[in-house]
Amino acid sequence: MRALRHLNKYFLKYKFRLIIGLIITIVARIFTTLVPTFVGDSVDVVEQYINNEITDIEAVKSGLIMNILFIFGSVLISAFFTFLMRQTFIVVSRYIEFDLKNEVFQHYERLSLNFYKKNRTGDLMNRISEDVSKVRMYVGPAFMYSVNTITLFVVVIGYMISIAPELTLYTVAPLPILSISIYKLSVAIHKRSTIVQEFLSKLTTFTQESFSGITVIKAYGTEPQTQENFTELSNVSKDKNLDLAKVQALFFPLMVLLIGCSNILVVYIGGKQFINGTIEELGIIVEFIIFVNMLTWPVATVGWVSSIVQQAEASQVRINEFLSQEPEITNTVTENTKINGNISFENVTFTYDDTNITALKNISFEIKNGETIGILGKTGSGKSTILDLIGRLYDTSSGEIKIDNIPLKNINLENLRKVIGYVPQDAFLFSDSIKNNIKFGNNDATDEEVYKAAKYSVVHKNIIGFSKGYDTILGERGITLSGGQKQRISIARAIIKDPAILLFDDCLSAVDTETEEEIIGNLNKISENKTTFIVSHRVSTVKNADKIIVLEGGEITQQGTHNQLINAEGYYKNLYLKQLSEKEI
Ligand SMILES: Nc1ncnc2c1ncn2[C@@H]1O[C@H](COP(=O)(O)OP(=O)(O)OP(=O)(O)O)[C@@H](O)[C@H]1O
Repeated sequence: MRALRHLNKYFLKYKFRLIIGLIITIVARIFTTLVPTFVGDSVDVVEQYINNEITDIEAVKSGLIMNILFIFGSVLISAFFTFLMRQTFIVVSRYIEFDLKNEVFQHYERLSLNFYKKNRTGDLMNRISEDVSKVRMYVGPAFMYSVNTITLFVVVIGYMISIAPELTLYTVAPLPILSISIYKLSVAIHKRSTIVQEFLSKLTTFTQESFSGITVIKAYGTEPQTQENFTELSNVSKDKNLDLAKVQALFFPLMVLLIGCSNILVVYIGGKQFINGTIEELGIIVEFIIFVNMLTWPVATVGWVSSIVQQAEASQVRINEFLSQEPEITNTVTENTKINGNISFENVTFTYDDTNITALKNISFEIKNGETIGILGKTGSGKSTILDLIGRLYDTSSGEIKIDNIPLKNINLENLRKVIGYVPQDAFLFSDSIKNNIKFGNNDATDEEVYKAAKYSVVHKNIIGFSKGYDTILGERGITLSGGQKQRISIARAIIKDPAILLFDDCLSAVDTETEEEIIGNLNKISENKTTFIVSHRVSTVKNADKIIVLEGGEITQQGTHNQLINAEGYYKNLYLKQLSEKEI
């Protein structure tokens, strides 16, 4: 139960609703308990008439009618309060579920990239959906049934003892057996349903991957093999479902069997006590039979609730494991930092701690506000890593990155991220309209500003070519864009932000050279007062930059302007000559 203590703050938050729920439950259960007493009373009236203790049939009739009206009234009131009980407890559990989901989501967002590399997306999603749902079962149904069971027990058993203490003892004796059996059964059901869930998620992943990769499957003609794999997986899944169904099928028969035993005991012991005069009225036996049936479900829920609490505890442990992780990159500066964009790298070395790859070795360079720097180099030479370090997605292992002569760690992180317009290597667009994807860079942008940004990134004509223009929905249910179109929309998103620092990570690779030239020309216009980093594999993309650096194996092997570099022997000149001859071909 230690992990579940995390939820106490939510119980405190909703304490008034919970107290009201408790009062409502007590009222509901008191009225439930009245029903058997009126039934018992009716049996007593009939018994007295049979034994000639009452002779006036009209008095019997009116007595019975009164009882029927009381029973009806009690049932109505009890049903109404039971409805209110669910309304309070279950509603509170939904509020807590909502709060907890938000807490987990907000925490995920704070965590650094390393966290996302170490944990699979499916796992993150499971903890925020499946695990939170299991915890809700604890704060909702489990809590409600516990309160309900305790109140019912206190009210009913108290009343039963007051009228027939010995019979009460015999009647409730089988109930703990019911509770324990249901608990064991619930644990078995839980184990098997976890396995069923696992297979369900395997099936879902398999199906999702198969249809996402349908082009590859069709191109390679592997449909039969895929079908075979699916059948194999779904067969195992079916067997696991059957295993679960077998244990689930035991649930109600077991309950009926144990209720039956209690009823037999009441009739047998109660009958004997009536015969020997310990119990004076037959109505008591009838009342007890109704009480036993009334207690069965709450007793069964004791076992069920224990298994819910166990599952919730396990889920909360998993949730707490993530909640207890602290982001590696944190903002330690509260006051705002004004950023102009003069950036310097001073002997920067960076090693990815998961792969232990030293991506950057002793890198030093400087770039002034308004300048453009081109970064060239083979794949894996560390180009993207430089951009990631500027945005503080990672912190350097040694050396210092400074902006306007202030070490990155002393700059307000929010301010830093606000002045950066980043275009990643793999353009990521949300399943939303093109307009909203561009406005992601600046939510307050007007339509005119959206069109302007799209024109700068030379994608406006493509967009207005779609029947729904800027309102075209992208993603799975929408249109599929070409690689070059995605890249250009992603560039528009950075441009619309009008940031002081622009980071372009090889984001023109899928664009033809003519369009590329047009975009670069436009970028030159808009980046006059911005610091721009352009990572590329093409000389044509970086040739106009104020400074170009060439990376090899994480080290700067060449730096200078285009003219300086084509006149020096090395990687840049070779690449230039190669790409020049390709262009001529
Ligand atoms: N997130 C990461 N975790 C661990 N290692 C990484 C990560 N990203 C990159 N690396 C490693 O760091 C090195 C530099 O990678 P980086 O992405 O900076 O190269 P790059 O020059 O941008 O390559 P490309 O031109 O292919 O994009 C590579 O060896 C790569 O395997």
